[in-house]
Amino acid sequence: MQIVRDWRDLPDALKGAAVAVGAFDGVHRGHQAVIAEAKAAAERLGAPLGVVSFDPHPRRWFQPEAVPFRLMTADQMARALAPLGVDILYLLPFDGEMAGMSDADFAEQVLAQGLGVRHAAVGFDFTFGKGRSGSPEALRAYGERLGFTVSVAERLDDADGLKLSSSAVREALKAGDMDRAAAILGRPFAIQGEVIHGDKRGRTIGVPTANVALGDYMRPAYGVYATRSRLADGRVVDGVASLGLRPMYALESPLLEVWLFDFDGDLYGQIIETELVAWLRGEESFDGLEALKAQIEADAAAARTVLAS
Ligand SMILES: Cc1cc2nc3c(=O)[nH]c(=O)nc-3n(C[C@H](O)[C@H](O)[C@H](O)COP(=O)(O)O)c2cc1C
Ligand SMILES: Nc1ncnc2c1ncn2[C@@H]1O[C@H](COP(=O)(O)OP(=O)(O)O)[C@@H](O)[C@H]1O
Repeated sequence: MQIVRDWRDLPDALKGAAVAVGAFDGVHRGHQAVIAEAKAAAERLGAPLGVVSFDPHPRRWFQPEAVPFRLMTADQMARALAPLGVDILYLLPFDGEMAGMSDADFAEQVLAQGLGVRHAAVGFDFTFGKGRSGSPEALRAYGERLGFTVSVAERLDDADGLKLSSSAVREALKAGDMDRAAAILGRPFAIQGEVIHGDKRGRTIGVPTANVALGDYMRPAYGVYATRSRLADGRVVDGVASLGLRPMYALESPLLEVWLFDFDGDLYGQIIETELVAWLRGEESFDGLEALKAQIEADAAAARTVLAS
């Protein structure tokens, strides 16, 4: 899969795709249905399959001070899209120029002239263009004029009639309901980032932890999780992690601290990806480091049980 970060002056090989258009934060099962519509069109037309998304996320541009909300990094998005058969991921810069475009300008300048799309698939509630003026119907009308077809994916609900959405994933994560988050996403929620240095206290109690800053990720329920980490060399290692502000040794911004089972090695500077498989308990204060260590041993045993099932 190729990642393309501009829509201007593209070579012919990167134009003419059937694309799905959206923010697609999480690439959840609702998003996957939109991409499946684009894939059907790509096969019909003999065109490459593309996804048109934005980096940074449009909401970050409009609300620079908003609390962190992302469900994935661009790298995770690319890895979620590859198995869906996506050939080209257009991660268009969302800047003042993009934000200022009318719906008609976006359809004409970006989709038609820039990317030369032959088909665009969107979700039933897709909006685009300055002031969110564009609807799927408007896109269909622009497409007729500009020479691309449009398909609109229907709303997908869960068994209780709730819309599958990025917001529903965020609510589940806030509540520590990792099973529900994973059911909507179609995969466990995972945090990817570089292992940074901490206070070096962990190793003194026999619990070294690989620390990853949460950055722009939304904050899931704070507390202790059963985890599964993918290391830079591809190894997958079970573990137990603390996520949050650590009341006993207070942090200024939340960390994910993963103790990898049966592992010994230097991870500093590595990019690791850690699935939060199950939330085990909330953050607590204990009466000293020995009491904390005893609780961490109990957490590790609980995590091993969860991960074995
Ligand atoms: C499984 C696990 C559970 C933890 N639970 C708590 C907790 O309840 N309260 C707390 O303040 N810190 C908790 N911690 C964080 C430890 O305080 C922290 O990892 C330790 O002090 C090492 O810090 P360092 O990596 O900066 O050296 C937990 C850590 C792990 C791995
Ligand atoms: N089983 C393990 N799980 C996590 N990290 C480990 C493990 N074994 C060794 N390490 C290394 O130890 C470091 C964490 O040690 P620690 O004393 O907690 O220091 P820090 O405060 O910098 O996190 C990790 O970043 C990693 O390089």
